[in-house]
Amino acid sequence: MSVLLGCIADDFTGATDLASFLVKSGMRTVQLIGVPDSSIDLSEADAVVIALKSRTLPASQAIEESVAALEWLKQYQCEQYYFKYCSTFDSTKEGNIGPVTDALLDNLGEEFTIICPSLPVNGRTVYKGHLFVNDDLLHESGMQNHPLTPMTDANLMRVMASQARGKVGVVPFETISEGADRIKEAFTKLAQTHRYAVVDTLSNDDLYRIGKACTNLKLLTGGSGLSVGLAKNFEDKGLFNIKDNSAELSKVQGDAIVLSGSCSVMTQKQVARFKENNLSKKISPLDIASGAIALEDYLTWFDEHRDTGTVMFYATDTPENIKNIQAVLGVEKASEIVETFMADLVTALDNRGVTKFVIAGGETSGAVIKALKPTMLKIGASIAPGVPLAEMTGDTPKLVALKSGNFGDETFFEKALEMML
Ligand SMILES: Nc1ncnc2c1ncn2[C@@H]1O[C@H](COP(=O)(O)OP(=O)(O)O)[C@@H](O)[C@H]1O
Ligand SMILES: O=C(O)[C@@H](O)C(=O)COP(=O)(O)O
Repeated sequence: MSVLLGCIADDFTGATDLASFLVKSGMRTVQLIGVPDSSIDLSEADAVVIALKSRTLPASQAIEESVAALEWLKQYQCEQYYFKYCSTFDSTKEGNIGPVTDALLDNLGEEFTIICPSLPVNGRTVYKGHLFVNDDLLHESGMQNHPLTPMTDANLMRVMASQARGKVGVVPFETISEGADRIKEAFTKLAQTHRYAVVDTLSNDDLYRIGKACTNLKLLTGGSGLSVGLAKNFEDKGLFNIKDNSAELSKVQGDAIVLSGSCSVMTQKQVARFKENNLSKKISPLDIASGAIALEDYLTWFDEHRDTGTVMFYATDTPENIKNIQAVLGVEKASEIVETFMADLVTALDNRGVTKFVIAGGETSGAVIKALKPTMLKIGASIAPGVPLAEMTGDTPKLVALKSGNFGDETFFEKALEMML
């Protein structure tokens, strides 16, 4: 039997977010880090998620990597393919949501897909094509201050049209609430003149209706919420046996660390909260760039303090400070400095016997996990919606929690560490 859902995620937290929802929906899910060199046995899998770090790459490179992932997935003749991006539609001015969607459509010989970032359980909803984060429009939610992908427009038709090749329409809430048949009709009508349909979504019931209406679409695009609707559609068609598939993860001994490179509103609260009861060390891109501090200083500090409990390293800063740092170093350079430093730090900590990693931030997780070089992640129980406990498979099992910028509540770091015991 072929794989039902072949997924390409544009960052690492997004990939575990999606895998976590698929597993919770009862699908046996394999999560891969990058595109494997050869085929693997997926006969026991209902879904496969390939994690890329393509969200902020130049568009041409993001296209190349995403199409390579699709080509690899196509050997399993998946029922549907799924391009997973952020529930806050994080993208640079040039993309990559638009250009990658276009390239995937072309590759599959398709001419129409949906745009569905909604994740109601985490407060992301779409109404009249406008994206809300809890009570706020996207551009007033804090996402306007993202270091790499500031989102300054909540109108998804406009954002998508500015990046993509074709016309963008909307299937409004009134139609969505009338059920799958009416939504399907709306898709058929829109597809005559448009290439993408933003779908209004306020609840999981809407996602179920949308999932059913998408049954004939080969490519879907969205946040992790859409997976709930797609899984329900497969389940209703009797295509898989539903059961809780979250894996039993290994019991792992060894020290844990928290590492935060996210500067989101929620991560700032989580970092502040964790600092109240744990030792921490700040990572300053300006000091790294000037040579005022070096990796060795951090490792010495870690060696001196690892017995006090779990320590945290963080680059997390306020929007004002980030702007100042970027003004000196440049936007991309500042991120690159932080990400490279964190990747080196984690590699060194891994060599010092750290086996549990709680990481905040999508780009940050990508840099760090790439440095640790697992090929696969086993998805365990959910710590918070969209953030599972995961195990890096390999000679020595290690546990990770990859937290998307705004996910989890203020006590997330403590909760994740508790679940790693
Ligand atoms: N103090 C800082 N100055 C400049 N850039 C920073 C700083 N701290 C973090 N960054 C960068 O900001 C980006 C945050 O993105 P990411 O890790 O994806 O977080 P989120 O999940 O909140 O989107 C990363 O590239 C990170 O390296
Ligand atoms: O869809 C989401 O919100 C997440 O899965 C995600 O992609 C978040 O990205 P980061 O905030 O960059 O971690």
